[in-house]
Amino acid sequence: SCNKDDDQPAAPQTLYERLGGKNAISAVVDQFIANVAADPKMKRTFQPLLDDVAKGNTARVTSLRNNLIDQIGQASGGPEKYMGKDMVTAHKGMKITDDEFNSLVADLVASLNKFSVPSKEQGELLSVLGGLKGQIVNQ
Ligand code: HEM
Repeated sequence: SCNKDDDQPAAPQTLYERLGGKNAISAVVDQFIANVAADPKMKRTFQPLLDDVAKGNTARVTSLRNNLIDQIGQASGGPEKYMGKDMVTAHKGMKITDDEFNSLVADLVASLNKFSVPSKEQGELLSVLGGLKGQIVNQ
């Protein structure tokens, strides 16, 4: 083409862009939290948070939600900056098992499926988050 704007290949889209940006990530996180709250395998570790919500205190779940949106946003190449605890500190003393970790990932996948996130993008996101497993399990 003679149009110089067409000479460059399109910039590759970041995972963040392919996921649909902050609004789409927020919707996935909200459904993910709903799945976790309803998952009997998450009861052991999330009971304190569920108790707060039952008492009408949503500050803790809101903070978790916003931290997850920032964490996924940052990890996928978006402008968000994760300001929460590091993963070891956030999960210290919980003694999270492999089985519990896998159940939480399944709750996330169910949310990604609900929003029809393609398997390529699911795989990329799970690979980033899966890399954190060693900091989360058995702490
Ligand atoms: C890749 C997997 C995971 C990621 C990315 C992740 C991320 C996070 C983040 C960002 C926080 C908030 C940290 C803060 O407050 O500063 C958090 C807290 C927490 N996580 Fe995880 N987590 C993962 C796996 C798990 C698993 C497998 C469990 C349990 C089975 C778990 C249970 C919790 C609990 C109970 C909290 C504290 C919630 C509260 O009461 O405020 N997490 N996690």
